[in-house]
Amino acid sequence: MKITIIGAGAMGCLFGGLLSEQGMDVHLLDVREEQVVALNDHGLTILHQGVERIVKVRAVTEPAAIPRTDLAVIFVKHAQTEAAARIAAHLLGGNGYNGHALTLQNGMGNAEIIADVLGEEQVLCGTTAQGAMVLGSGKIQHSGVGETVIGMWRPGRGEIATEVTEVFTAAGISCREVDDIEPVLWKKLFVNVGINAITALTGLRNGQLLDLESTRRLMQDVVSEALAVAEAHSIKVPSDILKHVEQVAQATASNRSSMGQDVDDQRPTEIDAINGYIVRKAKERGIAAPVNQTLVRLVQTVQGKYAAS
Ligand SMILES: NC(=O)C1=CN([C@@H]2O[C@H](COP(=O)(O)OP(=O)(O)OC[C@H]3O[C@@H](n4cnc5c(N)ncnc54)[C@H](OP(=O)(O)O)[C@@H]3O)[C@@H](O)[C@H]2O)C=CC1
Ligand SMILES: CC(C)(CO)C(=O)C(=O)O
Repeated sequence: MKITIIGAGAMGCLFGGLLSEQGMDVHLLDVREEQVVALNDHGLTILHQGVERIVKVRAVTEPAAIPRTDLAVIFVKHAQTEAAARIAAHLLGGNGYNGHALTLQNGMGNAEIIADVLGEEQVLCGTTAQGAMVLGSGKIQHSGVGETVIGMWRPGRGEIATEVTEVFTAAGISCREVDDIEPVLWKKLFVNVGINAITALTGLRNGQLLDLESTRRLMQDVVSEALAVAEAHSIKVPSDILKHVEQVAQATASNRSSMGQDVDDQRPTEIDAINGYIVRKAKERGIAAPVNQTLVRLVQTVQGKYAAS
């Protein structure tokens, strides 16, 4: 299987590096010239549990430099999903769209955006509990190991999902395939809804949210609102979803959430695809989601402040 990873940042490098390490046919594509040059000249350095190793990878800035691809794995941030999907369309076979695209991005709406460009049948999506951080050009920290769950965007089995599961597993990326991916996406959404914006606004690490009564209550409020919205849309939600969100905060206690890192580095966040999604889904059912709405406005204000400076 010929694989192209679109977005060679933290996660793209992690997946691309692990797959390349096992001799798989992988290209990394990124808009950052210095990243691509560093990856080609010095390889990808992966720091994991205090040990560094270097993996030989192939990286490009130009899609035209990549021959046809069978699987495009999209690992850009939400705001760049449409641009990445257009690149995927070109790489996957022009007008024939024979190949498939997989999104493991956080937030909701990415699969829809990709499906609008490629067609529903060509899209796989899922979640990953793997974690990574960029340490510099050509260098990442593998900061979390966990399960990746994938499925076809249009419910049902697809040979391609089984194939991708096998390829990932062979590269040491623990992966499971499901028939109905929607509840899996929502379960991850609850985690990001409960943790990301609050850490971004307070400067706290994930685990510190559990130390204060005020942030515990905020998590509870924001997750309860999201639960009401999910139920109004007949989404299957695991019982005790709040406990799950708290467990993830505990398991990733020393992490700064991805939105926290975005705010720290003055980059656009994925707030619209996370708490913003809950607000939009609430409106569709005439439900109020005031805590999520307030978090969205506050994060947008912080973003607006640094975008203007
Ligand atoms: N990091 C983590 O631990 C986890 C992240 N995720 C999710 O994975 C996704 C990717 O996150 P992460 O890897 O951290 O993000 P990064 O910002 O580290 O990487 C994204 C990379 O894609 C590049 N890029 C932007 N637009 C394009 C484009 N059109 N074509 C090619 N490359 C492009 C970016 O460049 P530039 O910066 O110049 O835009 C950047 O180098 C997000 O949705 C995130 O929420 C999910 C689980 C864990
Ligand atoms: C699981 C969690 C909260 C880990 O930090 C994450 O997905 C993120 O930061 O976006």
